[in-house]
Amino acid sequence: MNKEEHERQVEQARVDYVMQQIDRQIKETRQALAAAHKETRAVEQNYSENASINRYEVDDIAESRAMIEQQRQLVSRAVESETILRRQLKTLQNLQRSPYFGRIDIQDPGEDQVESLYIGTASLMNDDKSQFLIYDWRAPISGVYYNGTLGEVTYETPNGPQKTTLVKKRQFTIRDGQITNMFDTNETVGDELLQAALGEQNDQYMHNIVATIQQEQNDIIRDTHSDLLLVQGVAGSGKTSAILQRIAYLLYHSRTALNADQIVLFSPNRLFSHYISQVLPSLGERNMRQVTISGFIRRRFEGLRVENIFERYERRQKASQDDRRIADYLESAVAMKNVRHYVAGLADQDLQFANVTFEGRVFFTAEHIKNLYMHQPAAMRSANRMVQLKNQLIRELQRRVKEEAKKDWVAKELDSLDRQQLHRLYGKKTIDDFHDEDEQYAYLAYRWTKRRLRIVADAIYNDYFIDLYSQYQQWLSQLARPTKVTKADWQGMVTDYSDQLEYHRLDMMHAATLMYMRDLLMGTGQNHSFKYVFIDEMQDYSVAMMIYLRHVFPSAKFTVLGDSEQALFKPLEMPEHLLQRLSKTMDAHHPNLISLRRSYRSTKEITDFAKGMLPDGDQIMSFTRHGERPTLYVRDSADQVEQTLLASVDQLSTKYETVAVLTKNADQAKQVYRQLHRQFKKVHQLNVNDTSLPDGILVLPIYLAKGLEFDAVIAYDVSAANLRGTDEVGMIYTMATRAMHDLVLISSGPVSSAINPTASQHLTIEYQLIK
Ligand SMILES: Nc1ncnc2c1ncn2[C@@H]1O[C@H](COP(=O)(O)OP(=O)(O)OP(=O)(O)O)[C@@H](O)[C@H]1O
Repeated sequence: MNKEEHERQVEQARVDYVMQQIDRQIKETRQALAAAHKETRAVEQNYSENASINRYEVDDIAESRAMIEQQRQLVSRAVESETILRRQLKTLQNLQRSPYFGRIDIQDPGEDQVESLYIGTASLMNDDKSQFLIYDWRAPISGVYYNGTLGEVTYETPNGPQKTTLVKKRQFTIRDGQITNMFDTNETVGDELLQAALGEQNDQYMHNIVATIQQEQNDIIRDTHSDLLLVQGVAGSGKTSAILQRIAYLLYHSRTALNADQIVLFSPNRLFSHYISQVLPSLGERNMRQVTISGFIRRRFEGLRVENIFERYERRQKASQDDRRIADYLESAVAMKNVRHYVAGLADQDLQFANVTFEGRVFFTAEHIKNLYMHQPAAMRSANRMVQLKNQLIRELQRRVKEEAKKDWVAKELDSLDRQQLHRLYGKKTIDDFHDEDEQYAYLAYRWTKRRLRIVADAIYNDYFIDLYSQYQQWLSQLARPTKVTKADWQGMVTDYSDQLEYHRLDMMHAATLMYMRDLLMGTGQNHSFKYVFIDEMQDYSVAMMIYLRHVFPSAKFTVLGDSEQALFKPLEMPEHLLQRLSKTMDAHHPNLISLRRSYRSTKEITDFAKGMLPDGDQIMSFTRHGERPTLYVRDSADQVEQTLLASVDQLSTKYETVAVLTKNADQAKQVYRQLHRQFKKVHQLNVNDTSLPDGILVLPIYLAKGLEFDAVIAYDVSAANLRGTDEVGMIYTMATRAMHDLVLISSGPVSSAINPTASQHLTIEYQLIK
């Protein structure tokens, strides 16, 4: 037996031993979980019985309250220990699939022994808890695995940097308890494993990458210092992967101070949320909160239909130069600054108060509210005056409830209540509790009126006494229009804004400034509980929106990811410049920029084509994984285009699980879908509201494919005529880089100039019709 084989046997024997340990611990944890579950059920039962007795019979006895509280704590402790066990079980099951992927041999200074440490997705100890069988990939020492080359290395620990000597680094692939691949390396993480990981077919969920994290990705993951971490990475460079591992890392290192609910990720679309949803659970962590920017805005404008970024994008494709300039201006840092100044300098008489109504009649007049406001000390900030005003209005409302209760409308409504409604209105009281009918009536009338007027209280809480939309219109009207925009076009925008409001609609370009104005005026809208905010695909966010998000999450550290080459909406910007600008607008004290230049997703052939389109494409390094050259079919009739589409889909779908046809917009996706679904069975057209990714043949507009990847992609209609008016390079680049293994481009007529001679060199171009 040669040395290599011997080593392998020794390693396999260790895997066998660790697998046995895992199996045993799984069994024990299962038993403990079953017992804990029983315990939870028992204490819950006890609690609910006692609590219900208490409510009806011994309501006021403090002693029993204390007992209930004690039992409530028992319940929550039982639930908690069950949750911990459940998590433990999940972690062990994850380890069972693949216990570890790395080994480092280190020799600490002054020691003559070399120590072997094994690294996996979670820590595992032996039975008597005397030894780590597996180290968590996030443990300080594991940093050596990702960062170090053989020799003396330094790694970060909570007590400062530590030195050690890295003697050996070994990588494994372990499937179902068997080592399928194993080798020693001096590289950070060898290409061989990465090759294997990247060569696999796509499925509907993203995988964790802990076994093959690259050095610069590791820097993103382990950065705990920056308050603004800007990651600029080319398509497929692992930005999304890196931040998900980063979240897992942060959760591991601040178990007590941070939980998943204090982290929010702004994701590009709902399909993406689904796509990444398994990464954290596969690392034994809970998912962070996720929201799309459209969802976030929607929640802040109840009753209004705010255009989403996709509609905005489609509208922008058709907009005139001037309209684009206006939108850019309203979404700029200058506009946000202007809002700040406007609110700070707003004179009392310019505040737009609104009537608060109840059932169509005016309950508080705007005039009255304004008067109350004017009587607040003028030296106070407007937001504080608003809080005082609200309190005053609520107090007035309480007085008015008593007055209103005596009115006829209340008597009438009480008369028409049925028995059940009346019964509920009595609350804890019964008829016997009243001395006479008058007292009883007064009680019921008061309660009924209070209930009915809750709507007024809500209006006060929700700031409806300020006519925000008129206020905003006033702001728009006093704003100096941008140079180059004609007066008529500017005026047109203001009119359009108010016309849209009539229909309860709002253009996206007003969203950030409007939300900002409301928050500054009313002193509301900020959320201090979030510690980390992640923004993916930041190139799709306006500067105004970034400033607004900073305002909303004042206590959070921001990690912002983007690739300006994939900007569907905006021109390119250099990363360093972007960092400078962002640091300033987002008020960052410790900004950091990490650039990722290596692209992992696509084959070398696809990446080479995609980077050929970019002026600074030579900065992108393709990962050496080979596949077919991408093909461009140029066709001159609609018939030929359709036939080519059908033939390509047919050919690719026999080879791959997922084939995506990516189009410029939703209309074209619909048209392609119509052509495909007659001939193919597993065809799905995806739209904004879809939340899951089936496999098969998918048809979707490019903006919904952001952040996603597919085995094969067909970029549908890359002709000059079709893409005119869009950022053609950004569009084709984004489409092409969604493909992992195969790429087909179809052009109906002359091809977009984005596919320049350099890019064309990497294509097989076919002008003939394929039969
Ligand atoms: N270190 C790695 N090991 C294994 N796979 C990796 C690694 N880094 C990236 N990948 C894979 O490369 C692909 C692209 O990664 P990811 O989606 O995170 O990139 P991205 O930069 O967010 O891409 P885009 O901006 O184009 O959406 C994914 O399939 C991911 O699993």
